[in-house]
Amino acid sequence: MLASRTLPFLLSQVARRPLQFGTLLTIVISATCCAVAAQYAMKLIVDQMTDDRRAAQIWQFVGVFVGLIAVESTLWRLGGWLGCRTVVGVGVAVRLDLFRHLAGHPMQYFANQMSGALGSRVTATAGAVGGLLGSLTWHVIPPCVDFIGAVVVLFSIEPAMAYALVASAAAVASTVTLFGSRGRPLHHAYAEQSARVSGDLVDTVANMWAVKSFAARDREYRRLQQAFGIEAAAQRASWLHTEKARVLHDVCLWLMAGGMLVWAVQGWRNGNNTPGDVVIVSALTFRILHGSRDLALALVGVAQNSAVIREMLDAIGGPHRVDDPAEPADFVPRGGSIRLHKVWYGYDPAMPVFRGLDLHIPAGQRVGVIGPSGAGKSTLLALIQRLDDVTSGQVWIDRQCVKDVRQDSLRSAIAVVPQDVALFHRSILENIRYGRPDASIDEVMTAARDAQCDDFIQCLPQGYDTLVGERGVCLSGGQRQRIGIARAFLKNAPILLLDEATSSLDSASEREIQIALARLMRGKTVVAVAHRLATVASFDRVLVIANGCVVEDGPPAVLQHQGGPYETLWRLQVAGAQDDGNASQGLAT
Ligand SMILES: Nc1ncnc2c1ncn2[C@@H]1O[C@H](COP(=O)(O)OP(=O)(O)OP(=O)(O)O)[C@@H](O)[C@H]1O
Repeated sequence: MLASRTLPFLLSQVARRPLQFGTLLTIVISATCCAVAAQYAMKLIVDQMTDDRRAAQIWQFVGVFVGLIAVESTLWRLGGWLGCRTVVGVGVAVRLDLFRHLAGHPMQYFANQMSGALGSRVTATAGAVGGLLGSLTWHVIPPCVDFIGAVVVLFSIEPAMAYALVASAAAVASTVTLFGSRGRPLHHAYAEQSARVSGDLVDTVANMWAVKSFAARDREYRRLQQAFGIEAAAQRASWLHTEKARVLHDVCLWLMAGGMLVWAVQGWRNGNNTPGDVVIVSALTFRILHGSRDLALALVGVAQNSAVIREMLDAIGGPHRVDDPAEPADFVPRGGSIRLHKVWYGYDPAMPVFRGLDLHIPAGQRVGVIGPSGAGKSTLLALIQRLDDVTSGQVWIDRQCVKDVRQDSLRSAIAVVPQDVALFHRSILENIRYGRPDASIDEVMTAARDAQCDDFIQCLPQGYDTLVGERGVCLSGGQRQRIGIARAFLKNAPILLLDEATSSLDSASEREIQIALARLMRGKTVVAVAHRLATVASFDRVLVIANGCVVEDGPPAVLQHQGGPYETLWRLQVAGAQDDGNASQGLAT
């Protein structure tokens, strides 16, 4: 489960690598302590130089100083090596965690989001987590340790000076933090705008076909120009706030460092401080000045990166609406019976697609589903796969409630050939094998032959190794559909869901595929959504869905003479086919 807030999310990443982060922290603190100790060694060297009686011991302190510098450098390099391994590892883990969580959202979530924006959010978040942990390690912890070291050293010189340093640092920190916190909405607005614009750009590039064919290149350019302009304004506002915080911080620290130096010099004039004390006070205060400038910069970076992470958690990190039960059982296939009991469901609960749908499909039955466009045919297939949960009612497959079993085990028992087959930009072999990853090449080829796609694959330049392009753009709609059917052959699941599985095929190919599909359907429970009634004419049963429920149900041969919607549609399609026949004859003569 993904933490829903930024800090717990970061801590969960750190807690996974306690040894690495613990060692890194120890190294960074030790290196910074060495730096402070080196300043103290310098004070001792100066004191030896200005006191003739102790000049003989000077080489001792020079040795200590040089040794501390060497240890400090070694520790920083060690920290760099370990930090690089740790932060890179966290970047990988963050992306994997986000992908796992993202993949657990129901399909409706993806329908409502721009996939480009989701992908870039995952990558941006990994960068933000890396940047944030890097800033904390290299730019936040060292100045803090420096500060503590300076307080300890000043306490040994003049306690009042140490108290003054603590008081003024607290005043500066609270002023800058208060001012910085006012910038949080600006950083968040920029992160949100940036994610939206990058998603928009990906969406436009993905729809380049529509952009060109509607002569919309200039229109899209202007639209993007406007969107980039809004994003740039948000970025400027976030950045400028940062600059203002830096000015405020610089002025405060300049006053503080100057004041401390005057104080130390005055103490020397009064005979209370040695020249070495003046050296260390100025060295430490300037070190704090520089360190806190780094710190201020880093805190701004931390705020901006936190905004990116928070924006991602808002968009991706929500709980999964469709989740496995706490102790899920694996689905046990028992032939493939399907039952829906009083199912209410709507993408928008105010507009239900199903209103108390009741349905029982015995194992091994072949059922056609028809109905007007938007009646809910594809939604029915989605609910059988538990791609979303019903609002009320129940769905059982093989007498097991879909909510009680592991989703992946349920979906392993269901093969689906959708209307628009989703292909990966991978080889044809890998795409078909997606149906069963452990299938041998021979099995893949047999499935391809069964789905009538072997011939066209063999004609491609690299045969089965040909890359299909993003979402399979290098293939025709009919070729993609045949690959989808080949996947189903390979999966050989007891339940087969076909959603207009042959809609992109020409009549001759469809006839061939129907023969192959008839073989695939043998012994399986089949639910096939069809617009052409001829596709389901040989099925055991046809359901007509309309107005959220089943309005007609029976064998197609019976429904054909029942005077209901099926018969009306049948007559329309027969008349249409005759018109098409006459038109083809007219063209031929
Ligand atoms: N992701 C979604 N978010 C919101 N509404 C949706 C979503 N998907 C589908 N719908 C709506 O749900 C209803 C049923 O859609 P569905 O795709 O199941 O219909 P269908 O019968 O398969 O249509 P067609 O025959 O045109 O493919 C439609 O009104 C559709 O607008």
